[in-house]
Amino acid sequence: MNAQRAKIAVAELGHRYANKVIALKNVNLNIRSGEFVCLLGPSGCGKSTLLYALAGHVKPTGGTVAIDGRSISGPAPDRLLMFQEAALFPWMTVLGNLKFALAARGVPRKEREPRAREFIRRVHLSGFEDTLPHQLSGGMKMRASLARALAVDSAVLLMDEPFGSLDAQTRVHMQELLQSIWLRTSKTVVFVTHDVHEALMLGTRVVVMAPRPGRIVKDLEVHLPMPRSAEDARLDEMARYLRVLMRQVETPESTLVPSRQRVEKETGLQQ
Ligand SMILES: Nc1ncnc2c1ncn2[C@@H]1O[C@H](COP(=O)(O)OP(=O)(O)OP(=O)(O)O)[C@@H](O)[C@H]1O
Repeated sequence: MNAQRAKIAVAELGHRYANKVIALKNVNLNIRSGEFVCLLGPSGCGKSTLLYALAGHVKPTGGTVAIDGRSISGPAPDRLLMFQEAALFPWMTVLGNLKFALAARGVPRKEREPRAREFIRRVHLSGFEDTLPHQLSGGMKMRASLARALAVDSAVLLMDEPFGSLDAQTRVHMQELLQSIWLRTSKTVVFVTHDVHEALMLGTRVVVMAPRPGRIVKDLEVHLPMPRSAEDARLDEMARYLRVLMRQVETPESTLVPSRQRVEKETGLQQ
């Protein structure tokens, strides 16, 4: 796909933090409108840095990010960043949190409440409109956060391991919920995860990154129908492939150094 037709076009992106860590190097990525792209990779490979550069919160030291063909220069309402923490205002009810976000986006006063209630319903939190965040479970807080993200209706959702802190069962429910809502909207999603299975259950595309320096090593289209089944043999096969790739990028030395040299290096002994 060429960059002009991409919803998100990342060209030769590089980022070097003040401590000289090269978090991103020569990253090129074009994302079509409506794609669900999972950024997968071990800790420290630059997934969050790339996501924050797309959000406009990190100003890259090289290259460009364009949305709809226009270079970005900072955060804007067309992109919404969502984190692992639900980040709800603790003194506001669920409804209050959504209405506040809608007000901040300039939604007219009389539209705020019906829209907030509609999205609370979509994430199955009806009945908890007047509840304060501390009275909700972790999964419910995340659903409220998802409702808020969807209600403000940004064209691009940028999600940084949003379900990383949830227990396994709640995580599966959240994945199903996000996917069912995504299937009904035309949102473009970029979703950061460490988890191969999560990436394959959700992504129309899985982009694998490697560390030191942070870069893209594989861009895999996932042509499996949705909703996906964890038992699908093709998904299993892709998961095996991606796990091997992940192991390789986590320990690049071990794949590059011949075994005898590796033994010598690890034991300090000459054979
Ligand atoms: N604010 C910062 N200042 C200096 N170095 C940073 C900063 N943020 C990240 N880094 C470094 O940049 C590299 C990429 O970090 P980043 O958080 O983007 O990776 P990641 O793949 O998202 O990791 P994780 O999965 O652990 O969140 C790492 O080496 C990290 O230590």
